[in-house]
Amino acid sequence: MSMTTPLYRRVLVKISGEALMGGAGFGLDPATVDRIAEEVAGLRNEGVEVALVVGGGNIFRGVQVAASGIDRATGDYMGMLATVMNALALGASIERFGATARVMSALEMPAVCETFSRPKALRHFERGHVMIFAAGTGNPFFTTDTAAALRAAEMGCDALLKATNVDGVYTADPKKDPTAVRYDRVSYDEAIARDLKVMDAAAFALARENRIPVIVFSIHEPGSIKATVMGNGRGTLVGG
Ligand SMILES: Nc1ncnc2c1ncn2[C@@H]1O[C@H](COP(=O)(O)OP(=O)(O)OP(=O)(O)O)[C@@H](O)[C@H]1O
Ligand SMILES: O=c1ccn([C@@H]2O[C@H](COP(=O)(O)O)[C@@H](O)[C@H]2O)c(=O)[nH]1
Repeated sequence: MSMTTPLYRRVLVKISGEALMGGAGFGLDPATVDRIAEEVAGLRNEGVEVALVVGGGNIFRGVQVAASGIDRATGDYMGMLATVMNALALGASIERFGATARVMSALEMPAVCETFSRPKALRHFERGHVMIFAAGTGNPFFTTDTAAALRAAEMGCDALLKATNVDGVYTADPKKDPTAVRYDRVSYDEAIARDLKVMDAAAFALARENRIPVIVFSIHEPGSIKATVMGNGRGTLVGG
């Protein structure tokens, strides 16, 4: 255990699906999955309770599937299934790094993993397992960001950490607008009013309603998850 005390005791980390493909254009890059899993397993040694929600953008996104002629809801179910694959990969890797992990899916698939149940998830937490919540909210037309805010509220998490492809929240999408300026801190109200699309408005609204601080930071910077939990991170804080 390190000498500094973690800023947060129970966190929900939203892991970008897209980031899991590393340098490839699709799917999972084992080295990237292992790097993230090792960091998450390390948080358990700091006494931090960790839950993960993982996206599916490295495999399927409903809107993209819909563009190829499949109806949107079916595309969204495909996206949710993609998140289950990512969750299984992360869970297996976390266990290789010495922590125990339990995958719970919002869609029933008992041969594959447990179905989400809040009381059971809380019990797993108490026993020290890393929780991985798969299949988003279980409903089409939602995102894993909203699932992350929902599970963070249900599990009584102190913070929602969005580990993503950018190093914070900007005045506009920095990948599209080179003049975008990065915030160190921004209020929920401003993030929603300015439609800052780093997370969807439903996710920001749930976080605001439950007073859960959201920290947006780069998953590509090694050690960034731990640094954020310890309060030394370089992300943007979205709060009240
Ligand atoms: N105002 C903004 N500030 C920062 N990033 C923004 C903003 N608006 C849009 N973005 C984009 O949001 C992206 C992060 O959200 P996105 O939902 O696409 O990814 P994710 O949730 O990390 O991944 P996945 O959907 O694969 O799980 C960034 O890569 C960035 O390009
Ligand atoms: O509650 C949910 C969560 C996700 N989806 C679908 O899955 C994909 C992948 O999730 P990302 O948040 O984009 O990483 C998403 O595009 C949706 O199609 C969902 O339907 N419901």
